[in-house]
Amino acid sequence: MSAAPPTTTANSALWCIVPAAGRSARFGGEIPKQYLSLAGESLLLRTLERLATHAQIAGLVVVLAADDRHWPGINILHGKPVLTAIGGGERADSVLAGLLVLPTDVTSGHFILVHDAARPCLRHDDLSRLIAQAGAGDGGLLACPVRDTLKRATPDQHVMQTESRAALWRALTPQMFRRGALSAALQKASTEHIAVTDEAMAMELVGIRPLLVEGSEDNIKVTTPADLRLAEFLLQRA
Ligand SMILES: Nc1ccn([C@@H]2O[C@H](COP(=O)(O)OP(=O)(O)OP(=O)(O)O)[C@@H](O)[C@H]2O)c(=O)n1
Ligand SMILES: C[C@](O)(CO)[C@H](O)COP(=O)(O)O
Repeated sequence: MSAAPPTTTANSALWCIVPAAGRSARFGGEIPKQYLSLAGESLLLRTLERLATHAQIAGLVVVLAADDRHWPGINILHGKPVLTAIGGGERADSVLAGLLVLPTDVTSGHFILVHDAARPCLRHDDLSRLIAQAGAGDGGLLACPVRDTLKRATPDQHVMQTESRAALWRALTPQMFRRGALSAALQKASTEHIAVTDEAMAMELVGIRPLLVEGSEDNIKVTTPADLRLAEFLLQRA
């Protein structure tokens, strides 16, 4: 895919789509995890605050579940506009819904960011590094090199074999791609019934090699109750 000339420089302000329409199945409980309290604010608001207080964020699109009863109706946060969209059954559906509500001055060639609502500990310097480095090419993502030994399990949870961790990275978010290219790639994956677990995977399927930008290990995704306790510790430590 011949990349359009970058229309986002390291000094441009970018819109960020925040998928927050998940069902929190692995977390459990009655309230979707994005609305659980995290050091006095909801997990979702913590994440939105991290994004809205970064100088290079122009605005936010929060993607909500169709039956979300908890969204507080925010439409501006730290002077940044906050739009909403209704998500779908899969993450990719939710990101596509968010792409559709971006302002029209965010052109096809503009870079946009996608950041999990479930990642409230994003560091501003990591975001700045992603924008600067991924904005010079076809986009990229924050990620961490795998540092633990990896085991493939048998069905009865014994070690089948040790996997090489050479050149393996754990994908984080934000992930950053041009609006048009990301929309087309997600649409293609959906049309071909390919389940993509992150935006980079959709871009890979159309031949893009996203840049891996090393991010902080503490940019954790809150998936289980233990993660929420860890996120609370990390936020109060800062
Ligand atoms: N259909 C979906 C699925 C996930 N997400 C969002 O994508 C992020 C990462 O997903 P994950 O941590 O897996 O959240 P859930 O899908 O809610 O968790 P689970 O898989 O345990 O249900 C979350 O902010 C979640 O709200 C979304 O917007 N739409
Ligand atoms: C996007 C992501 O956070 C990168 O690691 C991850 O793929 C989300 O997966 P989930 O199963 O939707 O939490």
